[in-house]
Amino acid sequence: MCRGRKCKRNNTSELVDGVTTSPTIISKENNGFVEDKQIMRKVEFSPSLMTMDLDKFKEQITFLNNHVDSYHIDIMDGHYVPNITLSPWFIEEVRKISDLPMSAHLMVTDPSFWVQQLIDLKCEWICMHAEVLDGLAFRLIDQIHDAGLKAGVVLNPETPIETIFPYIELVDKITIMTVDPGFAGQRFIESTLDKIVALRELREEKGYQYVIEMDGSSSRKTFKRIDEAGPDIYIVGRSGLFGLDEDIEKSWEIMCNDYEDMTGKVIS
Ligand SMILES: O=C(CO)[C@@H](O)[C@H](O)[C@H](O)COP(=O)(O)O
Repeated sequence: MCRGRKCKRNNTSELVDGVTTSPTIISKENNGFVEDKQIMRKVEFSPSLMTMDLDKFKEQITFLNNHVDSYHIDIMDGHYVPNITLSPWFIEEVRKISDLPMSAHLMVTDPSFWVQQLIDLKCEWICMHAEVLDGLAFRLIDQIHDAGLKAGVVLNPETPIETIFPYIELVDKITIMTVDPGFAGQRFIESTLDKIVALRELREEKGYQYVIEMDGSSSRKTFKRIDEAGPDIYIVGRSGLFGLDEDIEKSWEIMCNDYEDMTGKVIS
């Protein structure tokens, strides 16, 4: 069943009480027909492009341009994590065929070195690990904001949310790693979901404006538990999207069905 998935993505989001909402996700009746059209919290899917099939770069990006809200670009330096993946150059390549916002996830020991390069590329979201921001957080967040871009902070599974309290009201996005950073296809760390719940409660209580993202191993196996925690953005990588089929259109259809089966919500 298409349920509008092959149509251009819905752009009618609005902000209610600081939380982005849109009719994109709607309740599903048992018989599979959509009845309840109440507006619910919008959930975004952001593909992690380090897990895409580079042989099919143009085909996959062209398809996803009409179905997702942003792209997740993992940049690693081989030191902060024992891997090297995408780079600012890759962002330039995606830009040639997409006007969607891009979110750079910096898994690097020296974020200062990378932030200016990403600013020069006008990368819409620049996300830095909290664990390497000590003594740099305010300067780098200001630098990103002064360039008219959005600043994000990423927390490893072991990092408590209290670590970012000194600057939490300044950040536009908080990403909770639900796997150890560095690789696709790792085991989901369930206890990290408590941080998503806590960040939602804190946002409501204090009126903060950040969006909450989860990153790592979101798939049929974990959609239900993630949905209960309630992030705004799901990073989908190999386990939830690209690894499902060689054909991106089929992968997307399977991912939508998986999400709907496990959460009872419809992606239209
Ligand atoms: O930051 C990372 C890895 O450090 C993620 O963005 C991965 O790209 C994603 O986790 C891969 O997808 P999965 O295979 O985990 O679903």
